[in-house]
Amino acid sequence: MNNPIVVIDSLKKNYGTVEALKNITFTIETGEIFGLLGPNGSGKTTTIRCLCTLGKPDSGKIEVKGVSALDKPKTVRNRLGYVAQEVALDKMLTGRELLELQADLYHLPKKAAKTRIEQLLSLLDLEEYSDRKTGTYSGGIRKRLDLAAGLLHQPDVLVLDEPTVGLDIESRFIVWDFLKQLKAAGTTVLITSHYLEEIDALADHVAIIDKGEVIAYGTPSQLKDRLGGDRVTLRIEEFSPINQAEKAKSVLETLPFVEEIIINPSQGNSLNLIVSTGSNSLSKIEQTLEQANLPIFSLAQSRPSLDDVYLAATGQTLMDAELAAAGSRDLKKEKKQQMS
Ligand SMILES: Nc1ncnc2c1ncn2[C@@H]1O[C@H](COP(=O)(O)OP(=O)(O)OP(=O)(O)O)[C@@H](O)[C@H]1O
Repeated sequence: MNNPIVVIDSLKKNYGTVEALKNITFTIETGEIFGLLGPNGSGKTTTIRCLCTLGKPDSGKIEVKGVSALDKPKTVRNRLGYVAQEVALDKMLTGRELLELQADLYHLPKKAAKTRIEQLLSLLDLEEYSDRKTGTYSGGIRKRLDLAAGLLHQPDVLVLDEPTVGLDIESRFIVWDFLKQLKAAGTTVLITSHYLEEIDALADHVAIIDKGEVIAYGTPSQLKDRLGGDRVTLRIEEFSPINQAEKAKSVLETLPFVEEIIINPSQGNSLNLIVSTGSNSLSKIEQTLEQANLPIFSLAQSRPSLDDVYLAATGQTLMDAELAAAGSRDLKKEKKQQMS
């Protein structure tokens, strides 16, 4: 690290008997987009609420530009812009009125606030909506207004909690583009997400957290390269009986290029294989299964993804971790709906 703007060291926090943060340590470089990735309930919101001085850790260190967030919360708060997951907007106010109110809360001088508001409305392409009541806004427009509000006082670090959750694809891309522009203009951005592709597309560095601990840290490429090998996903049937999956596993394990096989019960007992890079693995897998009289429903090879990083670190995919955390909520369906 050359020039860290945020230093978080050994953060711990309990809510009663729940250990929300067991040990969170990471640093954010000035001017980068930093991604905090983890399933629901892993501690992302608690971490950034502590950073933004909205919650106190039980122990640990938080510094922004060398200033302790615990000793000087006001100074730190001025350097941060926080955009929460759900912002309760006053539906009767127009977007412009809401920004004016927010500017007052930040004690911005009237003239400077007016210029800044116009600048942000233009930057976020919000001019045509600025005099409409926020109650009429779509999710994407509302999120752009939240971003404008978080940037009014020109913070050094913009902190965004799940900025694209629930947005359609087009609105997500607008937010992504805007964050890239912000970075180009020198603002540091901390973004939490449970969308792997979002972190992969945006983040310079990523910390993956799970159950209140950082389990992996690096650039997305470093994390993926560190894993090595290619990934093969195989389904014998759409939903294979476990004995069939076990049989496939035992015949495929004999192939010299196969490094590891995991059966994934939550994906219809699909087989996740790690194979040596460059091996002509798919045709050899097909041959081997044919000789063992096993059918193939689907077979695909890919480079490691951040999901593979998560799987390697925790033994389950991010989606499975979310399903476990959410109990009966149908997250797969929700995610599909959000992506469509
Ligand atoms: N106010 C609270 N009281 C009790 N437990 C809490 C409170 N806030 C969070 N928790 C618990 O602390 C853990 C971490 O929650 P946190 O909200 O930080 O996770 P998260 O990764 O941000 O998840 P999400 O994306 O769902 O917000 C979870 O087990 C959660 O249930």
